[in-house]
Amino acid sequence: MQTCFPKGTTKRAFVGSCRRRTPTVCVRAAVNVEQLKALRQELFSYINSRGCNPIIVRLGWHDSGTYDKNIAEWPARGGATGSIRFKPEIDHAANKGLAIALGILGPMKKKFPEVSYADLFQMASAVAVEAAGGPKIPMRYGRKDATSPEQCVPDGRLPGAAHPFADGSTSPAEHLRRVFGRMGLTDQEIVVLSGGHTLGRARPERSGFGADKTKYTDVGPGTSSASPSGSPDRPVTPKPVGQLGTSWTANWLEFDNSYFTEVKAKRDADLLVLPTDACLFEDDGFRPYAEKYAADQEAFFADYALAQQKLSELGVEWDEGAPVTI
Ligand code: HEM
Repeated sequence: MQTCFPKGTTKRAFVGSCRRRTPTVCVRAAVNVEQLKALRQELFSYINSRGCNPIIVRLGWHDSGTYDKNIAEWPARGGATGSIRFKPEIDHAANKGLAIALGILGPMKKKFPEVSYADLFQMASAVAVEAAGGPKIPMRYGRKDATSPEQCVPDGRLPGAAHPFADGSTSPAEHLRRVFGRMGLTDQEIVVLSGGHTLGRARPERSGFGADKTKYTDVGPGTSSASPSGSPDRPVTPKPVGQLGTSWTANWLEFDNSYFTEVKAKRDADLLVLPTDACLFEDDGFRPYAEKYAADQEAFFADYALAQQKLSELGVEWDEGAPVTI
């Protein structure tokens, strides 16, 4: 069987015509590596220039974090399928505000149509972490997309941050173990991934947490306070209007281990500590990891990179020829 397909692509089943004389099967790109590379480049410049890193990271996590290891069928099992782009999923309470992130990434999908939504969301999140000074995530690509609203996961798979927990958990630690355990993730992975809150803010109008503004989000360090962080059409000057929220860290556009040092110290009422954050230093199973990451940023980065890669592949059905690295 002879195949022909352009450089930079991997093959999949017969589609379309081939000019060669002999082939019985001609293949077309399942995973377009050139488009993936170009998209990555574009995401870097866009995310860097707009400071929308936090909401992009949250979008990737909320697409993949719906995975249920007890369900065999794809895409009913959830995970990184791109289903968050559809109603009703984007309208789930936990996803409030994330339509803004879809708006940011929509034009990228138009420009690089052969990249799946699922790949786009996970790539954008990895780039957002790296562009904020975090580790390079060892990403792989070729995720299949959920294709219709009927394939959305039911509401309620993502974690709550405080009592009362929808699953009846009596403590934040129990709730985190139930939710992340359903994804097949461990105590260590729960703790290290919570470090994603080194970026971003909570706003009352979205999650019900946080304040209208704090000294860090109102007149924050560097250009942080001017960042649209999810409101791409807002001019950088004058200062954004509306709720600016409460951040977990002083520089909430920089990816470092300050989430752990701040949650541990609880030094400032202007920084957020949700019950699910606080429990990382209170629970016997979580504490050793939280202490380690507070003390050692390198260890945090190394473990975070692996955990985000795993998160980005939860529930994934790979296209033929995938996964690929770029
Ligand atoms: C451990 C369980 C988790 C809970 C209970 C939780 C809860 C929350 C809440 C309540 C917000 C505020 C949303 C808003 O008001 O806009 C938030 C924001 C955020 N979360 Fe989480 N989260 C969890 C895990 C994670 C994970 C695993 C990641 C990434 C690896 C992550 C990344 C983010 C980011 C980056 C933001 C800021 C979004 C922005 O500024 O627009 N979270 N989270």
